[in-house]
Amino acid sequence: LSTFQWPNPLLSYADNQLYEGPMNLLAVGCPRRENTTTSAQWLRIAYNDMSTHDVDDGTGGLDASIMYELDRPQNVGEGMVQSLQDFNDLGIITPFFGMADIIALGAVYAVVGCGGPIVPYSAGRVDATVAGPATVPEPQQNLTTHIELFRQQGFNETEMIALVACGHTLGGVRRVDFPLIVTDTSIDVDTFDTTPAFDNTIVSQYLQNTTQDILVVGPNVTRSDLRIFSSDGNVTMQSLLSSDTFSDTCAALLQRMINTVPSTVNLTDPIAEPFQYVINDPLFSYQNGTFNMITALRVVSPSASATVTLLWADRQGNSFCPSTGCSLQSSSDQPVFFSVVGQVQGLTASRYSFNATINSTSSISKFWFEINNNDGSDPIVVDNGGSGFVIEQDPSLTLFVDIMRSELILQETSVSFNEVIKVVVAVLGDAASTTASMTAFTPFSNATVPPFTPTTTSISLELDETNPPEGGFTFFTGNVTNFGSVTFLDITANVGSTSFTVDNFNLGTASDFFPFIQITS
Ligand code: HEM
Repeated sequence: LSTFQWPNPLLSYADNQLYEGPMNLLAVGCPRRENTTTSAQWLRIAYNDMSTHDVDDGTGGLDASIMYELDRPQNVGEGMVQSLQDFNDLGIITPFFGMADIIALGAVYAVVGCGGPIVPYSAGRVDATVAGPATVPEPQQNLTTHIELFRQQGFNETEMIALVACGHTLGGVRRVDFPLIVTDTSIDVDTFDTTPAFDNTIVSQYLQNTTQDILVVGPNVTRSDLRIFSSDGNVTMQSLLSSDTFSDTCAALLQRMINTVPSTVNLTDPIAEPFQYVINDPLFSYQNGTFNMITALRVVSPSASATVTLLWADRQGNSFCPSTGCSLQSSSDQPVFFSVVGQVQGLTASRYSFNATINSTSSISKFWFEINNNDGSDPIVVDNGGSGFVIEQDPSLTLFVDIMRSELILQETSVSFNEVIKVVVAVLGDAASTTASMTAFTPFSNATVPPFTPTTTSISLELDETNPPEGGFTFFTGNVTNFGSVTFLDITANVGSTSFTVDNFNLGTASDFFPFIQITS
């Protein structure tokens, strides 16, 4: 398995969405939706969004510009809007992982969820803010036009044939949207082949002349699949009769498809398997001369007898161990529920949790782990490639969301209940010369139709009366009222003329650790 160098917020978020994310629930088992499948809709939107790419000038590609292109005939279909609605409702957009990354992730889940191969996933796409060119192929266009459109997208003729087969193994053509193609009024969605699965039935039925693909056997002008599939005398289609070849070819082409992005965009290395070890970003609280640090380590395929120890070095970076200790065994371990992507790889994992008490004077400069399999073998040291997981005093212990002082508050009256997150921010500095502010990121768009774009709002931070200054820290507080919808915070503190910032603090994850307060009136 591959190793992960912390910190890398984009890569760890991508791993998390791929192996533990909520998208799994919508894709696992290839669920049906209105005579097609959710997966078919997700795969089609990924292709249509990518279709704006132009290899000649490096513009366009999978950039979520589809959100601004839905009024075009080439993008008709309820599946487009439904897919974007799915992605918006998941609430997984972050300041660094936008709709384009989610459309690409949707394609990966779509394929594997319907029994297809794992398409290695990379993140880092950039969302467009305007429409791209109208370059999605349409069924009534001739072969020459299609060859040229695929060339512009970066695919040669053989690749075009295979990519269309890989796409049209899922779903079909909707009569309401294409009444001139689907003329049989008893059919809502005319599926391309007889199986909803991601398999090569589309190929075998075409070669056996038993295909029901309406873009092969339908009205002459719109037989685009026939023109494409037969364009090389069926040589490519013959090769795809081997299900291994079909699977490998589709995985490679679909990976290229979702990685087709403007030339200015840099994607992460592909994630083909979960990282062997990933940590939960450490969270802190300060009280009575001690820091509490909460973190966790996910271990893929741990030994059943394994025990995991957290160790840390003090502020000076040496091994001076205060009487309060500098190592700790995990307080609990939980099996990780892997998504279908991890399950088909036959992998399991556990997450080992830690809540360390750290003397605030000697403090902490880095931490690492030891995994002891308790079988006589040497412990495995997980130290982030040798450097340890480094905690910089500034900003990590100068400005942080204090997770024990923050609160999840449920206010209940006889007629309503209201949930509020009280965020408490600790700043190393005296109250007289310190100010703080934060902005909150909400992934959910209130729009009823695309484009769905996230919003940010400013939330003022005031001196917290209930948490008076202590140990050099001043505490500020602000309320997040739209509970559950704010997922990330950017926080700034000014101490005298020095400015500290914490960007992309994951409030969604951290608030799981906030004390829960119920107020009934
Ligand atoms: C010349 C190229 C292509 C043409 C003309 C074409 C045309 C179409 C049309 C007209 C539909 C029906 C859409 C609807 O009724 O909602 C469709 C569906 C679909 N297409 Fe294509 N397509 C092409 C290439 C591709 C490629 C390369 C992929 C992906 C790799 C793809 C994936 C899909 C999928 C998954 C569906 C089913 C959608 C659903 O059931 O909701 N298509 N295509």
